[in-house]
Amino acid sequence: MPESLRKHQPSPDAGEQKGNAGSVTGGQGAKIAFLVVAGGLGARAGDGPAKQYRPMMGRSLLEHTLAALWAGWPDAPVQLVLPENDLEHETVLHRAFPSRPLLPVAAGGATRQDSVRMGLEALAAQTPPDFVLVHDAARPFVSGGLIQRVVTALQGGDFGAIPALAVSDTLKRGEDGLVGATVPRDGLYRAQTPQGFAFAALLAAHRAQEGHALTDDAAVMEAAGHSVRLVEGDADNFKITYPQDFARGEALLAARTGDVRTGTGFDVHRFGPGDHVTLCGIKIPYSHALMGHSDADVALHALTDAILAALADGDIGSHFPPGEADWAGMDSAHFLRFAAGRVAARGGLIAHLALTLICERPKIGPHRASMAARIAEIAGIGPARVSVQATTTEKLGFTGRGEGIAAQAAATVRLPFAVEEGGFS
Ligand SMILES: Nc1ccn([C@@H]2O[C@H](COP(=O)(O)OP(=O)(O)OP(=O)(O)O)[C@@H](O)[C@H]2O)c(=O)n1
Ligand SMILES: C[C@](O)(CO)[C@H](O)COP(=O)(O)O
Repeated sequence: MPESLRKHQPSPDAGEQKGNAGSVTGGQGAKIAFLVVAGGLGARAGDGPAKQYRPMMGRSLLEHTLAALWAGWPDAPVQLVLPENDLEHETVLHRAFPSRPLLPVAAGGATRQDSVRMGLEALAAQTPPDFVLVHDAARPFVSGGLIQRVVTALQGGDFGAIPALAVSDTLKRGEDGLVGATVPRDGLYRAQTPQGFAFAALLAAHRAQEGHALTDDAAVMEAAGHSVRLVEGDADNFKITYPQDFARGEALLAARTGDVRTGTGFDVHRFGPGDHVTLCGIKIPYSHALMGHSDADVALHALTDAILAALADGDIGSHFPPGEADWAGMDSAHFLRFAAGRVAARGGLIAHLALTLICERPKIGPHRASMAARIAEIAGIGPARVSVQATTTEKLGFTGRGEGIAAQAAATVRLPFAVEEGGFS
């Protein structure tokens, strides 16, 4: 039997030899890693930042894609490839996914093929898996079921497997704006990602095919003489390529997260001795400090409670009991990030955060924009989705007497409908 047609048998200890600590097993002992290519310019998507950084419903395309991969495979290491001049974006992703196994990013190349090869070399140098699933950062709607179909084919012994959709339109070859010919569509498929391969075979194929201008990894394997299996793709797993694809993506996200919930939060902290207050994660010079077990950031506490309320998921005190030494003096960004992470873990999105600070002093107006920007950064949403307002109580009550600051917040959260919660019944 030619080597190219022989089925792949992952060696029971493959990877262990080179310290395969990061990979998860895909069953039958084989270890799996994702290689996500985000090294392109996104030229066809129009002006602005490269498409992988552009927001869809307040979250970047790249973050949507990583969240979708990790939703079904939370322990699978991801080797990410970023544009060479933008490697520092890695820190943004570590903040957005603090508990996920993101390997040190690799720099991409001039073409997708170059970027994949550079990602494979990075994986080979640190955590070579048995199977690698190469995925476009520009396909944020990848589903767990589709990934499983690819993995199942690899577990069955295939060297490579790709999701694909049979072409359903009649195909024409164009010639100078006219139909030159009608092309039979029988046996034609549209290739998607993630494309899964035996790692060593794909690495060898990419090394051998460098510079051959191949647009997907199956083509690289085919050129190297390997057979690649077709598994069922998914129409929703389309690639964001043109400007109008963002609108299609947002419509799909809206349909998938139609369970819209609101929550409110309220908090108060008293003034004590000190020379600044911390509000919305920003230090503001003042004649007093706010007293509390943590950094007493009354604003971030109210926002954290609002999000937890929208999730019906307890409150800040139930997750971070005030008596516990761990939270003494804590930066309250940690609490808000935690609440935002609970939304993401349920496949949801934070649609809006609204905050009202209630105090006579310090004056909030000069800090309003930087406060909103910091809240947005911590929560991982766009700044246009955060509102910061302030009011006094006309010198009435404890805030009017300058004894402390109160904050109230509202959060709007979009979640997927969860069957086990009984829908609206
Ligand atoms: N040099 C490149 C080119 C592409 N990609 C990645 O490959 C995926 C699919 O490519 P495509 O949709 O063509 O992205 P771009 O090359 O960025 O788009 P364009 O061709 O419109 O510039 C994207 O996630 C893209 O970031 C990459 O990592 N390195
Ligand atoms: C890999 C791919 O997404 C499969 O459809 C596609 O080949 C990428 O092609 P592009 O030329 O980079 O858009």
